[in-house]
Amino acid sequence: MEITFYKYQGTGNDFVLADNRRNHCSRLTEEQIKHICDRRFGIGADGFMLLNEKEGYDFEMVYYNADGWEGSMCGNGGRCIVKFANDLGIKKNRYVFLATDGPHEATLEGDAVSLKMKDVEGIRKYKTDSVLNTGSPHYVQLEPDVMSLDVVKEGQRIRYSKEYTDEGINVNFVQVKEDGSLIVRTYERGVENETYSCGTGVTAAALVFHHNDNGFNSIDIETIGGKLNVRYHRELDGSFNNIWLKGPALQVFKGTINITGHD
Ligand SMILES: N[C@H](CCC[C@H](N)C(=O)O)C(=O)O
Repeated sequence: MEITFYKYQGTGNDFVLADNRRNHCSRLTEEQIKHICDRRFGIGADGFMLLNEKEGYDFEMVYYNADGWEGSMCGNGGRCIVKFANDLGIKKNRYVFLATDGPHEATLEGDAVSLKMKDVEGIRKYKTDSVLNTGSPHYVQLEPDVMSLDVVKEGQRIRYSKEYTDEGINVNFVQVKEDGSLIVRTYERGVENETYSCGTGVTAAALVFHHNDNGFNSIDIETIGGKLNVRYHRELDGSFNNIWLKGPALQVFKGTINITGHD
């Protein structure tokens, strides 16, 4: 079967997307999605997404990691699918879509997408590191010189440690700059490699390294693939709400692929 696909990237986190409003891609198998995401034998991407029709929402986002498994929430993917919806002619001032972790709002200004993330109840401290769920599970570790770190080696050490080996975890290494902005590098489960940027990971890092204990925070973040901003409200009890992830999302190309073994 031949399907039309679209390739998008958000700060270098790249995705293959399909317009599944007529349900023609609903039966893609794990193997087929893994093949689509393969950089040598397929199109190549960190993840695959379906845009589905959903009553009561502008659309539904279904996200798969590059290994073909349905992942949890993807922040950069969420930004890309909003741009995709707009490019498909779904024009809104304010988008409301459904993802695996619940409803999300989003707005679009040019190529910049602001995506509202789910509220976060709190951060679990693990020695000097932090663990939290921003739609996906994240481990956050402070690093004095993040650019010289072997992210794959150190990321795998944590991701395959006894505690996380079964469920997996995304691992973020964070350098705090003098002006309070962050540099974040992420090892992603499901891709099992470093990606150029991870939206839920950058969000997790921004919550951990907040400037204000009580009230509004706005944190700029550099990733390998570009710049993002996270703004939010922190309550004195350590919970976070009104979390918005902002950054560019762009269509790279459109094409067709022949999916074998799919009727
Ligand atoms: N790249 C994604 C995260 C994908 C999460 C995935 N790796 C998982 O934990 O299932 C992001 O921008 O938020």
